[in-house]
Amino acid sequence: MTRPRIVGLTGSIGMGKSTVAAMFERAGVPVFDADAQVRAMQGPGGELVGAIEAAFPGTTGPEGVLRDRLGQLVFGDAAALARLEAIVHPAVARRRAEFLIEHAAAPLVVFDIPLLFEKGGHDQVDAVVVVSAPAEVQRARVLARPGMTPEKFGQILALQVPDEEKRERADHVIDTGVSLAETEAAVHDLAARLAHPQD
Ligand SMILES: CC(C)(COP(=O)(O)OP(=O)(O)OC[C@H]1O[C@@H](n2cnc3c(N)ncnc32)[C@H](O)[C@@H]1O)[C@@H](O)C(=O)NCCC(=O)NCCS
Ligand SMILES: Nc1ncnc2c1ncn2[C@@H]1O[C@H](COP(=O)(O)OP(=O)(O)OP(=O)(O)O)[C@@H](O)[C@H]1O
Repeated sequence: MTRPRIVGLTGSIGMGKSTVAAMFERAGVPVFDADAQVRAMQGPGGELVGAIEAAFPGTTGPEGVLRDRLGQLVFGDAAALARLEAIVHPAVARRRAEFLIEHAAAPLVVFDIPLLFEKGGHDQVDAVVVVSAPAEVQRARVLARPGMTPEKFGQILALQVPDEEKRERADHVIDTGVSLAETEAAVHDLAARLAHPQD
């Protein structure tokens, strides 16, 4: 049975993963967005809300999971984060399998997975693409986000495989420290090459 070539797209916080994923979509490549799936399942009426409320009382409401509040509980507490991941990750894996069935005829698909290296998913893809920009560009982007603090940024960075290591382990690096147009051109070029690896 044939299946699409699977590209794992990853990168540290604020490196431009979501932006680059949208560029792959514009290049005609179906993208599985793990984070969007998590948000949907944590949203109003989402399938994970009950389990999260049971494990972390007071972190949900009518609008679903209160992500800021939950983040405050888990980002500085490894055991709590592991409990949350045990609830969330199996549900993401199920949705990813469904996505692959839906797009079985495509030559290429992208899995946008923030924690590809951290959780070992790089073994399950055919090629890894890492988005990367200089550390000062990353920091400025992240600290400009509402609700972000230097402390939270530091906690999240400490949980992630360092950018330098990600770059070394990547099959392809997409530079997002340049203009959006330059990054988009690089993504289109890479998508074409990955869809036809023999050319
Ligand atoms: C704790 C939650 C509710 C906080 O949400 P919030 O909107 O405040 O932050 P956001 O999701 O944008 O994450 C901020 C940064 O932390 C990173 N991050 C998120 N979860 C994790 C994790 N389990 N380990 C390491 N880094 C993480 C993200 O990749 C991102 O770079 C949310 O991150 C969550 O449910 N995490 C657990 C599920 C998960 O692992 N998601 C990421 C991959 S699908
Ligand atoms: N060349 C570029 N490529 C990608 N993003 C760029 C570029 N230049 C500027 N940006 C900006 O940088 C920001 C990157 O944010 P984005 O949400 O894509 O990052 P992310 O890696 O998905 O973040 P997180 O891991 O925190 O979810 C966007 O506001 C985007 O417009």
